[in-house]
Amino acid sequence: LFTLQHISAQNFQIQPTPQQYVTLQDSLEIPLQVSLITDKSYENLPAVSLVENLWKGQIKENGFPIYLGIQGDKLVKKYKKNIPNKSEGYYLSIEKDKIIVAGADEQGLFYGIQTLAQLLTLPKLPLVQVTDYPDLPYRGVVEGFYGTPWSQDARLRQLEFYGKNKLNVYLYGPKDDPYHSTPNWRKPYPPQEAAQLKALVDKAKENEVIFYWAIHPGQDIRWNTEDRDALMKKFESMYELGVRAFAVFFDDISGEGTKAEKQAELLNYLDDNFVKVKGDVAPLVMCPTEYNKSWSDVKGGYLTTLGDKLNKGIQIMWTGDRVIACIDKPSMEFINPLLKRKAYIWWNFPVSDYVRDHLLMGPVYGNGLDIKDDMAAFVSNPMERAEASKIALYSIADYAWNLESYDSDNSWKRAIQDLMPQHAKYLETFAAHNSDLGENGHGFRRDESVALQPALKALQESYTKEGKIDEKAYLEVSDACQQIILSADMLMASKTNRPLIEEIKPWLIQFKLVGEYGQQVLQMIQEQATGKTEDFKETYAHAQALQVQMGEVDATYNQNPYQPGVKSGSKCLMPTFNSLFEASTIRYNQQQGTQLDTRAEYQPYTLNSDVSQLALLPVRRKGRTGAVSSSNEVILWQSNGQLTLAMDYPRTLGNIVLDLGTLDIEGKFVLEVQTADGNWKTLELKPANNKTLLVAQAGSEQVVQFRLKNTSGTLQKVYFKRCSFNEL
Ligand SMILES: CCCCCN1[C@H](CO)[C@@H](O)[C@@H](O)[C@@H]1CC(=O)NC
Repeated sequence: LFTLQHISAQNFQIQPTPQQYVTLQDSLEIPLQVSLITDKSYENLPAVSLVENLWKGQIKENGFPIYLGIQGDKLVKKYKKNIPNKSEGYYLSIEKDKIIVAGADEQGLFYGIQTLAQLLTLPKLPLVQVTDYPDLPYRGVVEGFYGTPWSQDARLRQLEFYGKNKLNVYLYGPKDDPYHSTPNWRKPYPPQEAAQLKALVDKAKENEVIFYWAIHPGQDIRWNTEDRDALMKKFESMYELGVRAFAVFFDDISGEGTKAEKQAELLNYLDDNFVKVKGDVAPLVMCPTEYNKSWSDVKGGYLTTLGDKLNKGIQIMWTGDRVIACIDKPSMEFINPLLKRKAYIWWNFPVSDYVRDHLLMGPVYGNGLDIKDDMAAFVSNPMERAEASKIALYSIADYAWNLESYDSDNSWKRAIQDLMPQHAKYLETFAAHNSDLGENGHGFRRDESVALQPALKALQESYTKEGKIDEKAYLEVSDACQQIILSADMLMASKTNRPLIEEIKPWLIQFKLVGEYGQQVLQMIQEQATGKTEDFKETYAHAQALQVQMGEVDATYNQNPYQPGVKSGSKCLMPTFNSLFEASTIRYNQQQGTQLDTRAEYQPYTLNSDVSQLALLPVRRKGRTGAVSSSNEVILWQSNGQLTLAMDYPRTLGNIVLDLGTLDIEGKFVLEVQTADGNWKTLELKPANNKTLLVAQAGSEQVVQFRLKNTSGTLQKVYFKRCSFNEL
């Protein structure tokens, strides 16, 4: 019999490997019929229901015996010394003639069976004894992001996933749920939402997950008994729905609600008059307003006030040194003394509500492996795409169960295998190139295209510097492009895990185009380097056609108001392909004396102006909105001077918004559009508010270009604060 101590949430390091194991004679055929030997009082335990689900309908009197017990039962008394005395710990023994699962507590028993369930995916059961337990007492997810809250189905699937991966906490706190936050936090949920929440509470219980309902009152809370009682009343209504764990979030607020003394007073009141009175409610969790080091002013006393005044049993959340940051020993050594308790980590990954055009599908790495005794909890704030978040959540479960044994890359591969067993290779290809966030305000970045980086770099350097092709790198990148196209196609057509495919479909479409674009660019450098000038022109045109398509995908899907669009391969693949596109076109132009446009980024809008200070302003397209970069100078706009915005083909525009920083512009400038039939018509410039903003409706006809002209007869000194428009 092999014995294993403290394995991981999903990976039992059995040497030899589990697969090799089952060829050895000392393994056990998976029993087709089992009989459950357990204390009568356990029949409704999630652990028992789990065994019944594993052997659907095959639980018989004289089946293979499975003993289920909890420390203290006489049934497992003789295994007393094997059961770890750590909460949620378990002892699992698979023997020739019986299986024993003994939990330190109810959750441990459940987890022992989850490990058994994992072993049941092997062809045979290894004869093994496992003694296991988690490093951290609370491990899980806070649904705390901005954006579309998860759907009911997505949440039900999440809770099942948490049970399988030994995550034991789910904090319900979607910022955009109006009953969680201002203004309706005081109101009870309407019947339909209430019923859905009750179903979630039940599902959580089945999976030994503590369902925390969080409230976010800080933006408009008044520090008086009326609001305090309103909060108590809301908690009471959630308690009636079955909620037995509560949180109060004071993050991302301003004003009165940010006062530490008041927050502490309210929390202590809830603790003393609700949590302690009920007796069956988990410890309160609170999220402070200063929830990360970069936002905290230690001398200001906010954190120390909470640390000093908050009842000791109340947990205090923390996101680390910055809003988005990995957690390490120094971070914990900073915060724990101030809070006078172990911080309850809220890790802002894989949340992407500040980089909504990117998917974060890469490995979970960067958190300390030496901080298991410094954290009260580790919960992840995920993406609004629930299924796509599971790659990261799987590894967070792995990490939080056993920090020291955590191996980021191995875990990432197993997470992908777990999500799509039939298409793991393809999903791994996709995930490897869709992992970085792109430039963002928090400065948080991730690795991307790690395995392909050396070849991309070698190819780019050899060609851009000497115009030579590094053959080895060329072949590697060429193969990678094939793999990208194959992976995208196979995943889009997948019959398994459709919820995941539906979520990431826009990115799969984009990913395939990236692969095809890469192929054309490779051909361009090959043709240019070997002087195949005839073919180059068509390959160049094909690459441009793919740029247009990528631009259209980016302007069509995921059009949220923050970071609209669909970015794929944005850290390594696209920059390399664009650089090779430009370099080969420049070389081609030099060789052939041609003037092919070398810009790789597809631009449907072109600015022309005879006002010198405007002529070179860049035009940006973000989703379906086009905008000329604003200028901070005073613009000397000569009489009859004009600014023109031309479309690559006729497009239907919505509003054209202008702001020249001065009032009564409408009397001095004229805005006209030229429609597809060639006619010009003047648009009415309407002041949008009592300031200098002007809006014009472009009308339903397709527009080829629009132009703003100084018709005042004299030079105008204006500011160029805004010139934007949107496509319908
Ligand atoms: C103004 C900065 C807001 C930072 C907000 N972070 C997340 C990242 O975008 C967002 O999901 C929001 O819920 C969360 C707030 C937070 O980190 N609380 C501990």
